[in-house]
Amino acid sequence: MSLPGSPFLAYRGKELFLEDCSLDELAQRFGTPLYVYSQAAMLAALAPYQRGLAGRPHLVCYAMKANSNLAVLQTFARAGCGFDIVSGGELERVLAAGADADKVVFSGVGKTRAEMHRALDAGVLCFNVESEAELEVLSQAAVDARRTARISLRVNPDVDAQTHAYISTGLKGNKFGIAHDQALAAYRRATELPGLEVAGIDCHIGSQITTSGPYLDALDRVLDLVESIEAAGIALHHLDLGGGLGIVYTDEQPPAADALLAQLLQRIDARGHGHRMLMVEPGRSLVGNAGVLVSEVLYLKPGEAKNFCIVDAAMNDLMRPAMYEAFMRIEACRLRGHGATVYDVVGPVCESGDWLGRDRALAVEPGDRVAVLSAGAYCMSMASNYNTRGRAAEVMVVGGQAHLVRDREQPSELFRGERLID
Ligand SMILES: Cc1ncc(COP(=O)(O)O)c(C=O)c1O
Ligand SMILES: N[C@@H](CCCC[NH3+])C(=O)O
Repeated sequence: MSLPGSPFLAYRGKELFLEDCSLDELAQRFGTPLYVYSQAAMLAALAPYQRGLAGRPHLVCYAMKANSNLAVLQTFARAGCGFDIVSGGELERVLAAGADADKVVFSGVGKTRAEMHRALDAGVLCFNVESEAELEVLSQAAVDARRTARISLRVNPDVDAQTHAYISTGLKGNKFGIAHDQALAAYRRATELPGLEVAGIDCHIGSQITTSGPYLDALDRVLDLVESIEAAGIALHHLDLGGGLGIVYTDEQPPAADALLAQLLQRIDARGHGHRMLMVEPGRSLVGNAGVLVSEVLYLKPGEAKNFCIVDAAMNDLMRPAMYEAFMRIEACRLRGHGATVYDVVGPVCESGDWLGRDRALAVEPGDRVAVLSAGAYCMSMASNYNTRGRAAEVMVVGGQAHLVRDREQPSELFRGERLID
C-alpha cells in the first residue's frame, strides 16, 4: 500500500519502507530523530518540470531554502539544475555542493553589500532585485568590484495565491518585490545606473499553491509589464516564473508541474513571448514528498483531556506544525495488531506549541518509531537548536542504499564559538 504524496513510500506487510529501506531498520542503524530522503523521489519530482520546459531555453532553479543538505544540492546540480538562493550562506553551500555559480539566481529583500560582493565575485547568473534602494546599492557594489551585475526585477503582482498568510508573497501587503505600478520606473532607473545589466523579470507569489488560477493571473500581470517595459526600449531576455507549487500533505490536489507549465506556456505563446528563456524556482515540490522524519516513541501519557504520545523529535526539528499549524501525516513505522488510541504527538521541548500532530489515531508502544511524512521541504532547513537540542542526522537513499549525508549534532558541539568572560 503506498501512501498519499509519494509512490516511493509504502507499507510492505507491517513495515514502512522508503524505496527498499525499512524506516525502522534505518532508525536502528542511525538513531533518531532521523531525516530520510529518497534521491529517486527527488529526481522523479524534477522530471515533470524538465518535460514541461523541454524544447525551449530554460533553467530549473531549485529553491534551496526548502532543503539545503549538500547531497540534495549535489543531486540537483548533477541533474542540470540551477539554484535560487537567498543568502550568502546558501551561496557557499551550493558552491560546496559543486554547482556552477552561473546557474544561480539570488533572490531576497535584504541582500547585504557583503553578500552582493561575494555573489559578484562568484559570478552568479542574476540578482533578483526586490526594491529600488537595492538597485542603487547593487550598482555601487558592482562598480566597486569592477563587475557587471545582471539583474531582473522581482515584481509584486498583487495576486492572492490562496495559501497560508505567512507564505503568501505576491500581495501588495507583503514585503516582497516591487509594486507593479513602480516597476517600469525601476527598470528605467536600472538602465541609467552603472554596473547593471537588465536581463529579465521575475515574480513569485507564494508557496503551497494548489491551483493554477493564481499563476495565470500573475503571469498576465507580468506579461502586461513586459510589454510596457519593451515598449520603453528595454529588452528583457528571460522570464522567471518563480516557484510555489504545492504538494500533497493530506488530500490536496495540486496540478502536476508539467500540466501547470503547459497552461502557462500556452498563455506565454499566445501573447507572443515564446522566444524568451524561461526560469522556474521550485522548492517544496521537488523535495517535500521525498523525505520523512523518523522519531522514536519515548512515553505514552494518558491524560484527562488528551492522550500524549511523546516522541524524540520536536518543534526544533520540524517547526511547520508549531509555526503554521500545518498538518503533516504521522504513520507508525511498524504496524501493531492492537487497536489505535487517539494522541497528540508532541516532542520534549518546553513549549505547549511543541506538537507534531494533534488527535492522531496511532497503535504504538514506547520504543516504536513513527514517521512524519512529506517532511523533505522546510523541515530540516528550518530546524534550530532550541532547548540546546542537536539537530537530527540526515540519510539519503540512493539506488536502494542508505547514505548518512549529515551527522547528528552532538550536545558538546552546540556551544562552539561561545566564550566565557575572564
Ligand atoms: C523567491 C522565491 N522563489 C522560490 C521559492 C520556492 O517556493 P516553493 O518552495 O513553494 O516552491 C520561494 C519560497 O516561497 C521564494 O521566496
Ligand atoms: N516555510 C514555509 C515555506 C516558505 C516558503 C519560502 N518563501 C513552509 O514550511 O511552508
